[in-house]
Amino acid sequence: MTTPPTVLTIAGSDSGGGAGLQADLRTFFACGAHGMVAVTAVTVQNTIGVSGFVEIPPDVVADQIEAVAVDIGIQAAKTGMLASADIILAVASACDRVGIGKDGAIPFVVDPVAASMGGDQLLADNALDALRTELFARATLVTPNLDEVRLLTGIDVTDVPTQKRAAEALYAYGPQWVLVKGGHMKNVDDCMDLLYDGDQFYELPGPRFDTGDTHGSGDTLASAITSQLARGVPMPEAVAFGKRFIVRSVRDSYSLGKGHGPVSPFWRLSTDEV
Ligand SMILES: Nc1ncnc2c1ncn2[C@@H]1O[C@H](COP(=O)(O)OP(=O)(O)O)[C@@H](O)[C@H]1O
Ligand SMILES: Cc1ncc(COP(=O)(O)O)c(N)n1
Repeated sequence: MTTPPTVLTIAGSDSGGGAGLQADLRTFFACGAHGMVAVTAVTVQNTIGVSGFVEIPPDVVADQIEAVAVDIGIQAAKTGMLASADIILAVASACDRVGIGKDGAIPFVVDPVAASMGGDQLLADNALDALRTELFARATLVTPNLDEVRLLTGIDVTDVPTQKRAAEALYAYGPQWVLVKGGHMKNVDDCMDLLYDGDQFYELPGPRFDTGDTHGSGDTLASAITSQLARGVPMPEAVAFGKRFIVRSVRDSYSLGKGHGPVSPFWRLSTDEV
């Protein structure tokens, strides 16, 4: 059998299995990629919220990245929860050593996870600067939601013009592409994500499903995009694929526990064959 593309997530564990590295891995697999993990933190989490987490020592995070790079090889990488400035610094220098990032050969998707969908903090307050200066400058693509946009730029996105202004402000931090996700714009009927390359805006419209079961939606979108970049698909097509992928995954989300259920990439695997 042909070896599938190899993709790495640098992310935290969600004990409830809805978001974090668990969402990333199942999306990679559903997209036909071989998923690998550099764990950054272990959260104590269920569908109701995050009650705590421990951080993995920064050098162990960096060692995980290097271990898979030297043996298996990495065709694209993404970040999720990074927890602290020290972990961000360790990730940035490991990425430089193995060639991850826009100046190396390996596409790098930075999902600037700051909090869970319930509002529990997943990134230290003093880590925002490191995220902007160390990771945005290395990113092939950054994928903030509107809360992260507000934290990173101070811009309150309420409509398409402010979404465009936010994309321009984020682009100034040095990524090659910016995707400002519109899922949190609850005052509109659709979910429009906006892609920007410093020159052109690409609007990615999509339906808004009336559900609270969207746990892991950002992770799933970024992982689907990363799996395409690993195959050498150009960014606009990779993001369009990711958008189609997340629409189907939100449509098939399921309820779980007493809080927010996860989106499901399993639609892509449905077959009667054993
Ligand atoms: N209720 C929904 N219906 C359809 N798509 C959604 C819904 N909520 C979020 N999405 C899509 O899921 C992706 C992630 O959304 P968003 O909520 O903005 O980010 P995050 O999950 O990081 O908070 C985006 O493509 C967004 O448009
Ligand atoms: C370990 C981990 N990583 C990321 C998220 C964000 O996902 P969401 O916004 O759906 O809560 C999370 N809750 N936990």
